[in-house]
Amino acid sequence: MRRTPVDKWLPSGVDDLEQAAWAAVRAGRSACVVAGPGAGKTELLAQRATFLLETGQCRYPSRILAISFKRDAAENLQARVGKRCPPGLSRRFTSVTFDAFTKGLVDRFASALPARWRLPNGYGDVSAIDKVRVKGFLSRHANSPAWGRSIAAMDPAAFESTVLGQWRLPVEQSDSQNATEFVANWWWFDQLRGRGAEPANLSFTMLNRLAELILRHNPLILRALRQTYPYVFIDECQDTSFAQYDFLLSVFGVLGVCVTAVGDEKQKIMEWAGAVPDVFARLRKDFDTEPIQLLCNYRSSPELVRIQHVLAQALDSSVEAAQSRQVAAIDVRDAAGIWSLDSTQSEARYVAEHVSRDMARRALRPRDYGLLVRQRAGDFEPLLAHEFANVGLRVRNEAQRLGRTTLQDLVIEPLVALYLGLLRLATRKRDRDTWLVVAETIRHLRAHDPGAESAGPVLGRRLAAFVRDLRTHLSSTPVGKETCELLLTKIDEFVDLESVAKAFPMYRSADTLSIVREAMQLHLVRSATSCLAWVDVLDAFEGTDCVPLMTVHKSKGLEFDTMVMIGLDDKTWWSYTPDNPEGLATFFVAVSRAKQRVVITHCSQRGSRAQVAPLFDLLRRAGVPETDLTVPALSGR
Ligand SMILES: Nc1ncnc2c1ncn2[C@@H]1O[C@H](COP(=O)(O)OP(=O)(O)OP(=O)(O)O)[C@@H](O)[C@H]1O
Repeated sequence: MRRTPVDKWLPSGVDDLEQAAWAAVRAGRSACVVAGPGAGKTELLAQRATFLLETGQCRYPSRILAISFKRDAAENLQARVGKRCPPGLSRRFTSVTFDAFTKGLVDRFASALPARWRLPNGYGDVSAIDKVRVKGFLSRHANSPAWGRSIAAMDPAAFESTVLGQWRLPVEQSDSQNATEFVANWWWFDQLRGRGAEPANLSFTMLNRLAELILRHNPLILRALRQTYPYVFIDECQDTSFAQYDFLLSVFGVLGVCVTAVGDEKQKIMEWAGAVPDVFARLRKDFDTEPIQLLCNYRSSPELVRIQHVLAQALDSSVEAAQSRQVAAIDVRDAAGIWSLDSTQSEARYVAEHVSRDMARRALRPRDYGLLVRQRAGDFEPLLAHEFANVGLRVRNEAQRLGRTTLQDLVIEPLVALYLGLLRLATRKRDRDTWLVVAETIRHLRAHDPGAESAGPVLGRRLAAFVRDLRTHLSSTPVGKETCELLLTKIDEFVDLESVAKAFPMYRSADTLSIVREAMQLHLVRSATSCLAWVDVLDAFEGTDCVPLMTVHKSKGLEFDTMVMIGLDDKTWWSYTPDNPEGLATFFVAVSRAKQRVVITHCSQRGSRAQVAPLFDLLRRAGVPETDLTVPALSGR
């Protein structure tokens, strides 16, 4: 493939980049890009990957490793790079979550662990460490003569992130030098050795520590990894945990690896889960990163950027105002508002009626709206779904659990994209774009199967024959639970799940693939309820005509024309306290998801507004008007 000279390279998919973004894309050394919401941080990583691959700075066969914290962020970045550069190059871009990456290392190289840390019976389902269990464990050791008092003072909630997360596993057994080492040693002993013939009981933090140890203990594996990935990206670096930071430092904190980190301190909403407090300063010191600041906002209208700035200043008084690069599509007076209602039912009804009218007036789609809640989206779902149904719209709780995953995580899975693509091809004709994507994925799968035919024309004919077969099958099969299961089994046989596991790094550990396959079946069966035609089942599966409902945490990285935050009150925001910036950061994340309009509802039936008064004060200071809809005539009763 011909290389593009560095001075001739231009970004693709966007018209231009702001000047500082150009510097970050072309940077010849590690850089830390700090920028507010909508500044194009994710886009910048996609452009930098394209630049490095197209200009040959990242030389074949080296690859770029992009680490994100959430599955959807990792998939989003992979997809953006896929759109920006040709497949031959984008295949050398690996976008994974931190957890998947470290777990993958343990799964591949567990036998290279030092004897003391081996996993003779493997490990069971990976789950977060239960605080109650930690409490019991700490109290059992609180009578230790040497460290008892320090152990008794430990916070069980921070045990996993700060005690286990900060402790590098020693290669050899050694005496504990302090309370942290003492309890960490015992915890590991209990989970690894104290379980007899049972598999070890590990969390992702513990897998991270094992992965770090494998690499530190095996210089050949470490060298191979660094040679494979001379470029490492870290998205949303403000959410990096202690263990993750230490892993990065141990593995990639050397000359020869160029790290590009992007993030926004003001969107830091994972501190409760153990995010490193001063990650930007640490990166600067440990990785010698060049600091780069972006000042544009490509997402939100000028009025919304102005409002966001008032909130941003409350988080960081020195923050510079961003410049909106988005055109306002609605009257500035409608850009933001607080709606005050008296009952949850009138709230749901008013929001539903507003969305329905606005959608018709502005020719928008259901997915242009986002209904955000602080937490427990399932509690809000029934009433919202009911009132939206009354205006002919469907609400979908994106956070709903499907087996061992959630809907939001499921729908961005490459396996789901492949199955859905095949089903779409079987239900509609001449869908060239879907054909190209499916054909490329099948080609990629067959390339990992030594026994399979991978020549283009043969593959194309086989795919076409399978799609024809699937079409005949669908036209003669009624929609139902058993037929959904049968349909997926038919596709399993064609796709060959074994080659999926080989071709996609994220499916290398067997349980990931089975989690996705199981959830896909559950969701297909659920989508088939009350549908008569397969095409409607697929629409319901994708949720194309549904208004998404999710928690603020799950909305990170997403954007909507209109963001409606349901319920700003003391009950919904019970964990908010004015002295903890995380609550304000969460609020800031929600507000900054909107491109054109922000609506915040307060319902007196749900809760008062004493504790959350500072958030209302900020909105007032930003000039966001409040409308009292408790008057019957206004709330449409
Ligand atoms: N240079 C650009 N030109 C035009 N549009 C852009 C550019 N960069 C980003 N965008 C668009 O702006 C929006 C926000 O970009 P992106 O998601 O990369 O921002 P972000 O900084 O990662 O946001 P956040 O931190 O708020 O999630 C997206 O719709 C993206 O397509």
